[in-house]
Amino acid sequence: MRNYPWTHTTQCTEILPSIGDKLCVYTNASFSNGRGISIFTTPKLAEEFANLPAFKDQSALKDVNVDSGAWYAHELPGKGVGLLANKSLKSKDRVTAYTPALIAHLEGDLGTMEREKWYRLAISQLPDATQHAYLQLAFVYGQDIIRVQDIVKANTFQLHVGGQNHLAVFPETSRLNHACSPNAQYYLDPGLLTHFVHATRPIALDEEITISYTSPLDLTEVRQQHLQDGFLFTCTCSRCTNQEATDDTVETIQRLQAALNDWSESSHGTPKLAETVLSLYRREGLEGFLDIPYGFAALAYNAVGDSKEAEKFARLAQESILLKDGPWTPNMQIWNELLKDPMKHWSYKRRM
Ligand SMILES: C[S@@+](CC[C@H](N)C(=O)[O-])C[C@H]1O[C@@H](n2cnc3c(N)ncnc32)[C@H](O)[C@@H]1O
Repeated sequence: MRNYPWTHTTQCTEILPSIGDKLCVYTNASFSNGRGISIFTTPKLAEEFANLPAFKDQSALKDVNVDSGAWYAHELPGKGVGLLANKSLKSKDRVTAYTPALIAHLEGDLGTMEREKWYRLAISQLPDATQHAYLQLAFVYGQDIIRVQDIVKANTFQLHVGGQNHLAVFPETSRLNHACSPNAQYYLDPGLLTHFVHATRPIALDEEITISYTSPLDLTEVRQQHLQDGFLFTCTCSRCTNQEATDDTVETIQRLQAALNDWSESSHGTPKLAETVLSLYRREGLEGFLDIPYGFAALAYNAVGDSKEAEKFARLAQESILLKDGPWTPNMQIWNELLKDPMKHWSYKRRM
């Protein structure tokens, strides 16, 4: 087929000034065993998408877009639909792995109604089941005439492809509600166009599975503002309702991390301080973000010449990064370098 891998005639906007190119709707209705995918992007970026393993490698998505048996969707008081555990889950167990129904190039040129027209075309070209799943999702403003964009607003994750930020909506994954001490963590794989979610601590049968929509190390007011601006809700989780205690701990963590980051002669960074930070993360329920304190601990131990402990924490930091950022991220490389030979690492005996 001339237009391969796209299954529909490509329709495009005029050239948009801020992009210097047109945006077109590219649909592959048979993508991933008939789940389908629609991408609103430039012709050049569409070529990049078409060359990704998600399109090129038949087996790349073999365990993606399948029921993991880990979750079920259920209505929850005051939160709409959420995902609950279908069985007890261990830390690192996979919860979901799905590709998006819709991907859209980030732009500010189109008017709201014009953008809605293009997004609607993108959704209308998807197979019925995927269209239906998309159109059932939560929205923020509730106006029918901009429903498709409203769903993007409430459910979007950012996906970088070809150096460009795109908005992406993953229908099943979108049902995960927010918590400031989430029990799951996610990352996006740009090659597979897949959003992966894993448990970060044990989750009991029927317990809600949550991710964080905002930085859990921001002060409560900042987190609440972000959730209000982005999703129009007020968080009532225990960290938000215990604002004073939470903010005290966040400030302590920031202060101790600054000390651990200080590599001057007068630094107060020690392994004990790093262990304190680690215990504060755990106390706050931030198991999905332990790459940071594990990393500080690796460096703090290496700095006093304890290369065995440094290796242990560098490995733990890598395990955390695998759940939070994915295997290809530069942070993995940082710890690979320490693990290659801790005694030759810049941090070795730096604080002795
Ligand atoms: C990505 S959707 C999550 C799934 C959504 N509950 C549903 O019914 O499809 C985001 C929306 O869910 C709701 N939500 C998510 N987390 C929440 C929380 N912790 N408390 C209250 N509402 C929440 C908000 O309405 C938010 O705009």
